[in-house]
Amino acid sequence: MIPRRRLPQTGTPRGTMIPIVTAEQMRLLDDQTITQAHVPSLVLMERAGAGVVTQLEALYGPMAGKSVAILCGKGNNGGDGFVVARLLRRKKARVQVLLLTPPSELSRDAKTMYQRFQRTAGQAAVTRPVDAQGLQQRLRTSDLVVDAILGTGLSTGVTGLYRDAIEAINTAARPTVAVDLPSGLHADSGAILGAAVRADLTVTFGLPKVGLYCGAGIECSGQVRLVDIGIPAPFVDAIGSRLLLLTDRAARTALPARRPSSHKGTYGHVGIIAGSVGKTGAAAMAALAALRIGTGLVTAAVPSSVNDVLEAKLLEAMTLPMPETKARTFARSGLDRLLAFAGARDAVAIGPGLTTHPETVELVQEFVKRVDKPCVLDADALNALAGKASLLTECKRPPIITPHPGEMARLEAEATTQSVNEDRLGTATRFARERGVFVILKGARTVIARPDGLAAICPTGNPGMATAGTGDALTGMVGGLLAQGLSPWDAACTATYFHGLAGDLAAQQFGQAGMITRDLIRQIPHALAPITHT
Ligand SMILES: NC(=O)C1=CN([C@@H]2O[C@H](COP(=O)(O)OP(=O)(O)OC[C@H]3O[C@@H](n4cnc5c(N)ncnc54)[C@H](O)[C@@H]3O)[C@@H](O)[C@H]2O)[C@H](O)CC1
Ligand SMILES: [K+]
Repeated sequence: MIPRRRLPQTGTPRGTMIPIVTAEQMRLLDDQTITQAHVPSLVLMERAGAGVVTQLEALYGPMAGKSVAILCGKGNNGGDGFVVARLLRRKKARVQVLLLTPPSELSRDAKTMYQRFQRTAGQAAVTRPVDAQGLQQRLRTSDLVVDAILGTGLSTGVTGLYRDAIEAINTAARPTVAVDLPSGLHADSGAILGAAVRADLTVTFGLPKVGLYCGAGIECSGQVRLVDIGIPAPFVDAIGSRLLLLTDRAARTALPARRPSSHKGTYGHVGIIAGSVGKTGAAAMAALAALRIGTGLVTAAVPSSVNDVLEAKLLEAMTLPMPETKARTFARSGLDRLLAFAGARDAVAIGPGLTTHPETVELVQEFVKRVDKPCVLDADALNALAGKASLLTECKRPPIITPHPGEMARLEAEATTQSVNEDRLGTATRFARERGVFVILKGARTVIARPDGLAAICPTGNPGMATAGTGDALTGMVGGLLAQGLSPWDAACTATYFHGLAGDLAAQQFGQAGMITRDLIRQIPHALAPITHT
């Protein structure tokens, strides 16, 4: 038998990120584990159920005395629910199973687990609800609701009692934990088929499913926790998923080590091209974030008349005044000086607060074509390329672009913010391939895509980051990591991960509504500290 190992294990170019899979890929892995690695399906189900219980305790504390309603459907998702029920009962929780199907219709494994539960808990621990009212009554009085109605087997729109149950769960609004997937959510597309559970926590098995990170999955999944049920790593590698989940380990591994004999020159010099009158904060925040991610030296090039303002705002970063327009934005005449500035730095970040003044736009278009350093383009640098995405293919090196959905839509003539949001994964991946760039498509579940079509999803971040300046901070972090010598892919993934983690720590400290970008930047060192964040 192949020994149980953590996933993934091999040193592929994907490092230690986790493949995200479709329902079909997960089924194949399941089958291979059962038939080739000889792990009985009931053992997998037992591990899945045990994993849910571990995660429940981690989030909600000891289960003893808690009243838990577990809704079970007829497939193996329901089977996992019976395992959860049995194990929670053993922990002295008050468990009630709401069985949505006649026992005779349960799948083979689910039936076995149902019988095991019934043998220990007795008939009274199982209720067969018949209507929405009965369901709602049960759920209202529960401390916790476990949704084991449907998982990867969902094939059609939910109707009848299943739909009533899903709606009752949402109406009850009790702390809700989805087993493998929120019921009603399609595992591959993240579409809601009829109705879907809105969970606070989703405990998913083996590998994360695509639908948890796209479409309605972003709203329905809540926190996602992955349970290792012992799928052998070679099977996982053979799947060759082109979509990965960023992990804490991958992000930390990519960070440059601080060597004893090093000096500030060891950690790179990033040039930040940002700012205009009224938007000096954008330049300052990008510069500060670059310093906080460990960059040795940071210089912000800014329009000449705002230079003094930046000098006052920044202590550790240097500034360089550049030719400006009458509107106090970067002037076209400064092109050669900006190119020389970039040439003397290890990497360049351009865009925050530049404005879309016609002369500045012209300058950016020329600069982007001629600069020959690792580069991140953001905000007004992207707006300068609105409808002219083909200019990106003229870059000397594939740049990293960091659009939010609106900027992404402006880059491509046919796209709209809505169409980008409806297919975040597809949009980022297509654009990266077609234009030969690295894309960080910001928003809930930021997507990072690279020119060969490989993409990653970032699990960190929260709605508190929807506040002015967080994008400038990300740009500074990406530029800083490029200057420290990371490849564009590693810089994009690592900056995004720690940006989100710093945002999560800031939200813990100040709340999502009250946090501002400076709080996030101050948390970057804590995010980088080698401690485990939950
Ligand atoms: N990933 C793993 O390694 C493991 C996963 N486990 C769990 O098993 C489910 C998948 O089980 P499966 O039996 O294939 O599917 P479901 O339980 O999701 O339900 C399928 C069941 O429901 C019917 N169905 C489909 N759509 C509808 C609908 N709209 N309304 C009503 N009924 C519907 C379908 O015909 C089937 O009969 C996975 O998610 C995990 O939770 C294992 O337990 C451990 C290993
Ligand atoms: K479920």
